[in-house]
Amino acid sequence: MEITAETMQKSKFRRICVFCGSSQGKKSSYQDAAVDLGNELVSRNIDLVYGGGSIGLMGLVSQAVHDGGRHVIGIIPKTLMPRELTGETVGEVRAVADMHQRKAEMAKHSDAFIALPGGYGTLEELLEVITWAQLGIHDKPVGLLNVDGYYNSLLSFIDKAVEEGFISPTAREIIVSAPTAKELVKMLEEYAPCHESVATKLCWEMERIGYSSEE
Ligand SMILES: CC(C)=CCNc1ncnc2c1ncn2[C@@H]1O[C@H](COP(=O)(O)O)[C@@H](O)[C@H]1O
Repeated sequence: MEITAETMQKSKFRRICVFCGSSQGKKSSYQDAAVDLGNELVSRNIDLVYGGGSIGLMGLVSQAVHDGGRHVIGIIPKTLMPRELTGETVGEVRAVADMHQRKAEMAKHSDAFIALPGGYGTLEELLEVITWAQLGIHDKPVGLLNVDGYYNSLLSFIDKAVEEGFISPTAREIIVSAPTAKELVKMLEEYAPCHESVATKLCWEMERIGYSSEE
């Protein structure tokens, strides 16, 4: 889709952090979804925060946002910076000491989070920001782009955890999921947290380890 002044929409988000695979996945629908999400951010005037580099879906989403003229911030640990490891980062590169600091920085600079299909790294990043929302460390929306039902089994598992009494029904509502970028970003724009925060005082505890929300 060509993005013109007429098709440009307003958003309450300035920057969204995207977690996604450092691989491209086997189906072209995963790659198409990464590019669609990038274009959706551009059409809503939203900048991107991601893990840096050009490999896998990470490369596709960042290239789409960069090509669309929006700002891209890649937050990458110094060890992964050599180009032969993760490729060139488009836009702004911020070097951090380690993976913990990367996650804290990605969260700090974003107004919402979206996970595309991915592997262990993506799941870990996704589950961490959900846990932080549950604890009241942030109240930023978290979206799951469930491309071709990729995350159906994760969502079923989470429903099982609710059924078995390990996740409260209101905390289940933290995860917003949709099959397309357009639907997902719209739902995130409309999201209002309804879960009880476990302890807001944990905020400053997190500040101690480097996470604080950027106002
Ligand atoms: C040394 C080496 C093989 C580097 C290439 N691999 C990577 N480069 C950059 N970020 C990564 C890499 N692997 C995992 N990540 C982090 O974990 C997420 C993707 O992991 P995964 O592919 O879903 O599991 C990304 O959002 C990123 O933050």
